[in-house]
Amino acid sequence: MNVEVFQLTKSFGTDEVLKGIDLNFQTGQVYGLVGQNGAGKTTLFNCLAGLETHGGNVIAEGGRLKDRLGFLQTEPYFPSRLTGREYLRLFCKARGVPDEGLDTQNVFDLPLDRYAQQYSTGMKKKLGLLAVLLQRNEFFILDEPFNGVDIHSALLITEIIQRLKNEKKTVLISSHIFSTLKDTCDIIHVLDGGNITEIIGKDDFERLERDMAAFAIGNRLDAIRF
Ligand SMILES: Nc1ncnc2c1ncn2[C@@H]1O[C@H](COP(=O)(O)OP(=O)(O)OP(=O)(O)O)[C@@H](O)[C@H]1O
Repeated sequence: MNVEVFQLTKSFGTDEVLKGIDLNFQTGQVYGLVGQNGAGKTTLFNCLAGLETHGGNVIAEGGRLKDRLGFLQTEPYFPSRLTGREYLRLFCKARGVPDEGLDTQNVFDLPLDRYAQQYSTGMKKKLGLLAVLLQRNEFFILDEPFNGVDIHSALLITEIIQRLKNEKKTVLISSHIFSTLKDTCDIIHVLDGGNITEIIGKDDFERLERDMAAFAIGNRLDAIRF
């Protein structure tokens, strides 16, 4: 699904977090979003998902984005006394897709009959991801999908993103671990100062990583004796 974002703005009081974001997402591409803590990545995702009011427009090909969007939030919310299995069923029901064969599709080996709220951080992330996958969405926003998950799961998630791409889904990911973006993305957007300041293709990922390291480290550590 192609999605176009025009002049998206968002402020919290006098704090202008997003200052006029233009983005163009194409079917079958995987996009990364990087930016420092507080740059506005989650705010942008919330706006795209229709969870926040905002200025500007989000135009999805063939209908509303939120009807075909799988949004994995940084910290997915789980109601109390809902098991993993019930959570997955709820998500399937919301999209009218069959909820049979959940045990077979439980690729992360989650304890589906335990309360989701009692899952560990990584398990919650995996349950949230599985829920949006089962819905067979067209567009996926994955906010830090690798955060807190073990090495095996991270490898599995990398492969899941590749399969989504093969199935012509569109994926937008944020991550603070550059290697995960290098492994999964076709294009990386840099969010800085409320604007998209760079749009980088695969050939320039190494250059972007070097630039970020130079900026992040610079001579900052000269002040410390190791
Ligand atoms: N509900 C809110 N009310 C007021 N300010 C908010 C709210 N949500 C976010 N902000 C502010 O908006 C800015 C962007 O926050 P956001 O969570 O989008 O950043 P981020 O890039 O996702 O950061 P991180 O990498 O740390 O997750 C921050 O200054 C944050 O304090």
